[in-house]
Amino acid sequence: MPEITDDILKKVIKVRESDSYKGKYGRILLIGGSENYGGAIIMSTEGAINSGAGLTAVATHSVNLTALHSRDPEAMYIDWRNKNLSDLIKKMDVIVCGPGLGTSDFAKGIVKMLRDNVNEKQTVILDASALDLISEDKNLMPLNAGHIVLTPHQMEWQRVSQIRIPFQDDKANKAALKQLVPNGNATLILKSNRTHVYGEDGNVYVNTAGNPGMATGGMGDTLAGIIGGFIAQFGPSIETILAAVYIHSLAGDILYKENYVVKPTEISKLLPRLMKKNAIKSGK
Ligand SMILES: NC(=O)C1=CN([C@@H]2O[C@H](COP(=O)(O)OP(=O)(O)OC[C@H]3O[C@@H](n4cnc5c(N)ncnc54)[C@H](OP(=O)(O)O)[C@@H]3O)[C@@H](O)[C@H]2O)[C@@H](O)CC1
Ligand SMILES: Nc1ncnc2c1ncn2[C@@H]1O[C@H](COP(=O)(O)OP(=O)(O)O)[C@@H](O)[C@H]1O
Ligand SMILES: [Mg+2]
Repeated sequence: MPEITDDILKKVIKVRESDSYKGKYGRILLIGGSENYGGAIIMSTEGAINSGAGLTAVATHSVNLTALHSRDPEAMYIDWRNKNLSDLIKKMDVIVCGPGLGTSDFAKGIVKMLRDNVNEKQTVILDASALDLISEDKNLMPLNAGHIVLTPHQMEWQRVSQIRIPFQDDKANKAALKQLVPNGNATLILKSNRTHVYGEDGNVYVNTAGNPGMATGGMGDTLAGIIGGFIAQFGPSIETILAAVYIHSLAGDILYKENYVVKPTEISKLLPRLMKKNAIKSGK
């Protein structure tokens, strides 16, 4: 089984061209953050911004606006009740949906709106509550997206796939993924202490980095944002996704050397320097 190791970063992270601008690094929209879970969408947003997304927008409950902007003024904001959200969805390259979204009827309506407005040029990353909602109604899967990335932890995957955690082996997981997204345009990132990535290419990749200091609320929210930020810049290939999974854990390992607990927001903080260190000049 292929392992995800250090060399993936140098394959994916490019030195930026001098004549580039923010539009070259992708537009990303993150949707989530109910009244109780604003932190989740803020952590996801920090993952996206700090991993280099060109333009970042956040659709969330209005109660989160002040906290979001005081931490991340780089992010644009739209109240998730705003009717223009469907138009904004259409303009994005990447959409992350689910961190802190909750499973209310309103949240279900948001996932439905997402499904009805995405197109084949876009990548949708589904995390947390979005997966829980889909587990209740499989018709919510945004099958018109060009690429779908699912990022469940084991219990979320149990809910979506109906495979109980002890029985989540590669064969069963692949079959369930195919059933959920029959056109094969889906990547499954099954998170655990040894995260497995099921690529559109049929391969299963195992993450070799990560540590128990990372067992902290918000760690997965941050990962979803990083995956979004990487896809926005480097495109939706399996290499991009593997690099995002790896750099999240690598940052965690660096912090864990000197910290008992690894805070998700500290991972995001470390990303710009880690990316700089691993960036290669194109053509080399
Ligand atoms: N700061 C914020 O705003 C934050 C907001 N958040 C938001 O909260 C919402 C709910 O998401 P969630 O992940 O917290 O809850 P849920 O889906 O019920 O999973 C927990 C259940 O699954 C079980 N379990 C088994 N295996 C597991 C595994 N490997 N990893 C994890 N769990 C595992 C576990 O078992 P137990 O611990 O009971 O043994 C328990 O029964 C969602 O919108 C999310 O974005 C969070 O992101 C945190 C930061
Ligand atoms: N013991 C561990 N070793 C390595 N990685 C871990 C460990 N515990 C958690 N993680 C990582 O932390 C993240 C947890 O995701 P998730 O459960 O969705 O968190 P949250 O929903 O609180 O943001 C995953 O990327 C997972 O791989
Ligand atoms: Mg999560």
